[in-house]
Amino acid sequence: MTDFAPITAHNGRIGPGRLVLLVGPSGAGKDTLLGIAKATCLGKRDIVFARRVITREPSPAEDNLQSTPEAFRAMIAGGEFALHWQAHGHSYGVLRSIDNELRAGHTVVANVSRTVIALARQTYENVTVVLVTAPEDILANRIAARARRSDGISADRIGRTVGSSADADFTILNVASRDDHARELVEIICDGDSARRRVVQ
Ligand SMILES: Nc1ncnc2c1ncn2[C@@H]1O[C@H](COP(=O)(O)OP(=O)(O)OP(=O)(O)O)[C@@H](O)[C@H]1O
Ligand SMILES: O=P(O)(O)OC[C@H]1O[C@H](OP(=O)(O)O)[C@H](O)[C@@H]1O
Repeated sequence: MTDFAPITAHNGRIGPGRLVLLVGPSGAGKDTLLGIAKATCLGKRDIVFARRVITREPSPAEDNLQSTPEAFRAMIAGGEFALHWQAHGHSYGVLRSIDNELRAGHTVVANVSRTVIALARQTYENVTVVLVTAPEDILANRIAARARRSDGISADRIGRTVGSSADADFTILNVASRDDHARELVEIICDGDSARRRVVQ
């Protein structure tokens, strides 16, 4: 990561790099597709996959940094997050260092909450939102099969509705092969604006 840019945005939104935000309900497969896409993009120095700080333990499908609630609050107070949110009884944040990557013209890919889309669009010049989703029965089966200790009551996760699918530039209905859908995600990450607003399924 580079470290030459100021910490806060001054005149206007932060860019020119593209911020690709993966959003969608719990169990839809965001981390799964991100993991495959990250491996595919390995070696592309202009594409950065942001690690999240979360107040829960990491899981095999993701590469987050674990924090305590106290340390997380201190990081918010210190302005260390570009975006942060609460969900499922946990706190989540994407580090401010992504701003430098975007200023350097790189593409940054991050898994975030649907609740931060509006703020991200206000803060960043070039935002692409990718909704990863699946029907509720599939979400329920996947969350049950994943059996992640920190998931808590899975019905609460499935019942959580936030935002609208209209906020998304792309929708991946992740019901077929994960490799095929990850390829679609890589296309979106790499091709930028060439294919706007479509449903991939
Ligand atoms: N295309 C797919 N086909 C079958 N299973 C899948 C597919 N994509 C993901 N899964 C499985 O679904 C489960 C949930 O996926 P994952 O943890 O990536 O979801 P998520 O959207 O990141 O969820 P959360 O927001 O709760 O972290 C995992 O066990 C994963 O292996
Ligand atoms: O429902 P909304 O707010 O869109 O998403 C909230 C959060 O829920 C999931 O958390 P976890 O990784 O399963 O703990 C997502 O990764 C996201 O960060």
